[in-house]
Amino acid sequence: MKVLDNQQMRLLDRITTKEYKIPGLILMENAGMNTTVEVMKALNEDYRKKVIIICGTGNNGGDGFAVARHLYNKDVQVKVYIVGDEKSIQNDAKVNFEAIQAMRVSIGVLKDENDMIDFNLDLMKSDIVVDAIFGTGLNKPVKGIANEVIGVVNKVKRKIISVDIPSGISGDTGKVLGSAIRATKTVAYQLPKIGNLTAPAIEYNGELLICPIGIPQEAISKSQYEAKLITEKTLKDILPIRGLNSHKGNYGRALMIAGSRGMTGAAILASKAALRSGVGMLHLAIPEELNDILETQLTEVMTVPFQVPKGNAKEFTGVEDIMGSLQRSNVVALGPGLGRSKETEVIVERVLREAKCPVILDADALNVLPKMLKLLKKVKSRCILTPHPGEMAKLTGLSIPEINENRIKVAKDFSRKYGVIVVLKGASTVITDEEGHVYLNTTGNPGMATAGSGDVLTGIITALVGQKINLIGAAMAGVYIHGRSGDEAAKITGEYGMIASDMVREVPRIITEIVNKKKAFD
Ligand SMILES: NC(=O)C1=CN([C@@H]2O[C@H](COP(=O)(O)OP(=O)(O)OC[C@H]3O[C@@H](n4cnc5c(N)ncnc54)[C@H](O)[C@@H]3O)[C@@H](O)[C@H]2O)[C@H](O)CC1
Ligand SMILES: [K+]
Repeated sequence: MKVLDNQQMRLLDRITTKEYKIPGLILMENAGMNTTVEVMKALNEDYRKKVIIICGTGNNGGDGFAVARHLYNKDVQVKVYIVGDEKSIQNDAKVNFEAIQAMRVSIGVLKDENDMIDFNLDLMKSDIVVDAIFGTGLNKPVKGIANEVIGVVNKVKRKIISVDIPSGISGDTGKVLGSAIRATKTVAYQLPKIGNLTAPAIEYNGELLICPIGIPQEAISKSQYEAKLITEKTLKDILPIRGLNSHKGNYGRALMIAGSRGMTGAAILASKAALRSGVGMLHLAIPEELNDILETQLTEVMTVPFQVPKGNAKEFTGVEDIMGSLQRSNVVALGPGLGRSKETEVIVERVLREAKCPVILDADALNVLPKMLKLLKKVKSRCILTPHPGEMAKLTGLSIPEINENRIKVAKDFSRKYGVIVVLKGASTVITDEEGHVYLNTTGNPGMATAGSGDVLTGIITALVGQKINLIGAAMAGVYIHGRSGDEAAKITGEYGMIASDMVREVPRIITEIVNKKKAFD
């Protein structure tokens, strides 16, 4: 599914009316009808409940007027409040405004402080608020009476249904422009906007619904877009169905370079996640001293123990063992729990220079990478980096807030500059490829901010690349499966109690479910 910015949405809107001769009023009517359905669900057949619809003076407000008309027709107790000067209501919005005036729907205006008294009283008596103040037309910080209204609405804690985008959120960036409505549910029209899906907006949407409003599929397929959403359907096109006469060699020989004293858990989690994601053979390169621990913990993994120089021995001969195994692998992942020692730097540098297979860099490999960024462009195959914002800060020299404010741009710029795939983790993970294509994940929850969660992701992606899934597909599917495993785990343990091992346990079922649905369709 495509994700657009405000401009692209407006262009699509215009093409629909100009080229496909579908009047905007029809789109607005469909938007109004879809939103009315959601309000009726929230009313739950209780007609004693009261609905307040707060409308701006643009087409977002126009949608709100259409909702008011439909609710009024269904004998719902509805009151409309207009934020701004009603004389500036025009075109499609004006058609709907005049219709509710003619039907004598109760309408109040919110121009200044005095109007807030009645509004507050009505708000206290209301059960549901429809937020139709601003949509993709918001282009500057909210101030004045609109700011007041948003503050008051957020305070009274009613069920709030936002039209297209929570008012105050920028459709282009997801940033809060002054203040923003914290919705219970957001009904976005036809396609999600960037601002519906990137932080901090995802804190304001509540449940996000994407509802068609009648824009022709052909127009959508031709429209420019900023990003693509990773959905279960995306994975159906990525995950292969296994042939009956296959053997483990078909499913890859992966090398995982992970773990160090006190951080064996990362190596175990990454390895288990890779095995549970279907890799054929997994070799785990670990310092020799840890070999026994890991041999007992990981039955199906073949270890590659390497000597770490002791005392003042400068020669790190053990790296040759790793490189030997690397030459026989079709994917290598390094970083989880590896530590930030001199040896880690040597390993990362040698892998970047000598690997012929795809390279996945995570955790401590990313921590030493700033010293050798120029090597990224010399890698013979392709690279996937899986930084969280803190690691991305070290790689870019930006601060964490700067990164979180511009997640898509930061990831895209880095991907283009160094010719790598970036998986920028965090709420709504962003994936970018070497050409600057952008993919946004739709799964996951805050419970996944738990130790080892990143190691699990690395394991999943490694396994998918090992199974010869193309790298961007492996990154997308890995991120989606990882998030879904977190969602499934949270259903059992809750977001507080879940641990990374719970996520690993969920992976096989999620993959099977998606592949079985694919089989059913094929
Ligand atoms: N195909 C579609 O996407 C359809 C979308 N619809 C709805 O239309 C809105 C976009 O409407 P638009 O008239 O462009 O702007 P808004 O209603 O979002 O904004 C109203 C108006 O407010 C002004 N404005 C901007 N920033 C501020 C501010 N900080 N303070 C005060 N006023 C501000 C600006 O001039 C805007 O014109 C879209 O979201 C959908 O809800 C159609 O209904 C159906 C087709
Ligand atoms: K809105």
